[in-house]
Amino acid sequence: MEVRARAPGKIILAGEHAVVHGCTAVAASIDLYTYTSLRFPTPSDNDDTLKLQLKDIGLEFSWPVVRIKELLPEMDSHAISSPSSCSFEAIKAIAALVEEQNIPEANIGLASGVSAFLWLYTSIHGYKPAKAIVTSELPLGAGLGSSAAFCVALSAALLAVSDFVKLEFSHQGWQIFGDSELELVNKWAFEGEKIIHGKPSGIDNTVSTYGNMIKFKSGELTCIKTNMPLKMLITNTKVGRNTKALVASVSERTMRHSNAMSSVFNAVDSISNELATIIQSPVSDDLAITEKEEKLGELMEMNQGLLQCMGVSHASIETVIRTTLKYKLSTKLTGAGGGGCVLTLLPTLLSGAVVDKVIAELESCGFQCFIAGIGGRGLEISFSGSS
Ligand SMILES: Nc1ncnc2c1ncn2[C@@H]1O[C@H](COP(=O)(O)OP(=O)(O)OP(=O)(O)O)[C@@H](O)[C@H]1O
Ligand SMILES: C[C@@](O)(CCO)CC(=O)[O-]
Ligand SMILES: [Mg+2]
Repeated sequence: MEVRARAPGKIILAGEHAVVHGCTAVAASIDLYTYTSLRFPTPSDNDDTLKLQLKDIGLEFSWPVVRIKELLPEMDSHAISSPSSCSFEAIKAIAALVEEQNIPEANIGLASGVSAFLWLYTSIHGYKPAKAIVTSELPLGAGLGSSAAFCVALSAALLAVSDFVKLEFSHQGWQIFGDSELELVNKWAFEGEKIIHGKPSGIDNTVSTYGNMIKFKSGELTCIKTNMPLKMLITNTKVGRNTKALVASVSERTMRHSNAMSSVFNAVDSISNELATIIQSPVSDDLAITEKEEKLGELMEMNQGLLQCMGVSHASIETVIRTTLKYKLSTKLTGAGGGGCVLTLLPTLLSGAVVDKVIAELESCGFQCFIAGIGGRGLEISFSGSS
């Protein structure tokens, strides 16, 4: 039997970083997914290993189950329903298991993802042999929530074969979890994100689990309903960065300048709330849409200015901003910043010829542009083979 889960990436329209400090942010899922499949050997396969294959990267890791048992303490199976954080001892044991795999230096950023895999696998599924295969349509470590999509898809596939979830194994095609199961997936994925991000707000795993467009503050989500046709150009600057380090750098700046930074965070909170209100209010005609788009563009520019104050912009991001400004288009970074992906609002009445010109100019700088569907489905599960 094989179980597959897919979880979407996301864009943050407003509020990244400030959301880690208790402020409001607005995010939407995008139609680019991370897929995890789990296959279990039969006794005749005589295979007592846990394998993780990262297909697009061309890497495979493998641990004898006895080696994992030797280093990691056995989990209490009741703990599945109440996700727990990885203890200091478990972190150390997992670090040793990851180190034994000799991850190539060029891919060393994957170590945190592999650690999250080991924690989620052993916590939810125990010490049984299996092969997990992961593929992703998302650029890794580029601000589109690849770490959260990975944790959500993995937690979901593991929970789908646990006793805590009742699903129809014979059902063909993608199916969705019920509310309580989604909540459990989201909580486990958050624990995985902690291993990768250090101090995540939970917005990325929440929007990946539930999909749609959400407003998020202090762990609470509100679904945003909109009939506004929102189109964003996503530009990947291809400058590598790491969310954990960027989140930590904002926290350090907050400790050095607590009053100034709290004003910055409050301003972001107001921007996110205003942006959510604009997106949610009904649109009647083209003029109304254009007026709203102008306000949204202005709020994105203001948010970008405040992200620069937090120290998470980058020369490559500034180049995208300058380039799109020539066409009177508004741009802000999305996700943790420091490089990665940038959003440019494409107004409804903007001609296709102008969009093509902007893309050509950005791509001539070595960036990669694409337009993704916004606010679609969240996590989904499918089964194949006999049980
Ligand atoms: N498909 C995947 N397979 C294995 N590890 C992954 C995968 N996707 C993400 N990761 C892990 O997550 C890390 C990237 O996470 P990071 O939070 O820095 O970026 P992001 O999630 O893409 O961006 P943001 O957090 O700003 O939205 C990778 O270095 C890797 O450790
Ligand atoms: C930078 C950040 O705000 C968003 C990353 O997509 C981190 C988080 O909320 O966990
Ligand atoms: Mg991330």
